[in-house]
Amino acid sequence: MTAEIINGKAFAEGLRERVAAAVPEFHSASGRAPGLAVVLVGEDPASQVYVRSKGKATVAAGMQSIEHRLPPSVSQDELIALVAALNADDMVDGILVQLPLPPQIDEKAVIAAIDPAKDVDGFHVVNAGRLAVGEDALVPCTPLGCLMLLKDKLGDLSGLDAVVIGRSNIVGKPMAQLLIKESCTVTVAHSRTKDLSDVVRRADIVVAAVGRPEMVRGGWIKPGATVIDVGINRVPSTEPGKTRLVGDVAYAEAAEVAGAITPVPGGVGPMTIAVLLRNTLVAAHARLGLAAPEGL
Ligand SMILES: Nc1nc2c(c(=O)[nH]1)N[C@@H](CN(C=O)c1ccc(C(=O)N[C@@H](CCC(=O)O)C(=O)O)cc1)CN2
Repeated sequence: MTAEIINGKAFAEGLRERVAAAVPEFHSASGRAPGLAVVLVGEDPASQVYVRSKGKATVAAGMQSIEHRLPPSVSQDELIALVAALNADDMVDGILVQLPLPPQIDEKAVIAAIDPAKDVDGFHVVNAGRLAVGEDALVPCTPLGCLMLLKDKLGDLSGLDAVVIGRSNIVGKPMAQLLIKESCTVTVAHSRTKDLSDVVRRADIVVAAVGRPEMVRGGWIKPGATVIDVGINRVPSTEPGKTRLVGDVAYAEAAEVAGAITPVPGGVGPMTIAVLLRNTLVAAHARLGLAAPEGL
């Protein structure tokens, strides 16, 4: 079997267009554009690229982008004071603090300082709790993007066996919650899971989010399964001095067995920013007591 390639880049472009198409209605109702504030601390090269892309995508969708760049030496109190100012700013509907943060800053304390109504990353415990009990929540962008790709490919997910490899608060745990909500039978596997290959082999849906290059082998995949690869790992390329991106799944092997698979790059990655725009528009509507736009 050769798997169908799930084109996350194309799906993400469509979502971004749908968000952009819904912005004018919000503008008419509120007299302003939805606003997204992104805070970057330090000079991590990858984070700089992601923050620049977020700003560009926000503007392209007709929203207001507010960018704050803080030096790597900034204190936790200074960062939390900025978050408090953004919480109080009525023009700001979404707040995102780009991760990772420098070591002197406690990520949890910063996330806890964000108003849950503006937490477009969906990382605040209030949003994590709401998701866990099945209430309306702002949901982390990457797992929500994975779910959108799965539903687009498979339709109804109920009754399917899903394995999520990785138990991070940002991807693994919310992914499991979303799949439970879709009535999947969900196993969360991690570094201590015994016989991981056997666990994966039982799954109709495999979501790999461990951050270990090509750890999931083709022989672990059940024939016809749908494989969602969240990993973005930079490894040395065969050309000296160059690197290339690989996922957490050995793509060529897995594509021989799976029914459908996301590539890296061009699979899950582009969904993260598209869903961020979607969450910002949803948060903007909710803050004004407006119903969320349909089809997002
Ligand atoms: N506050 C947050 N910090 C971080 C998040 C997040 O969701 N919120 N996620 C990641 C980084 N990230 C967005 O911030 C992100 C990662 C990857 C991509 C993407 O489009 N990847 C491309 C490949 C890009 C490349 O060539 O390097 C792909 O997979 O096709 C977008 C956004 C950590 N921090």
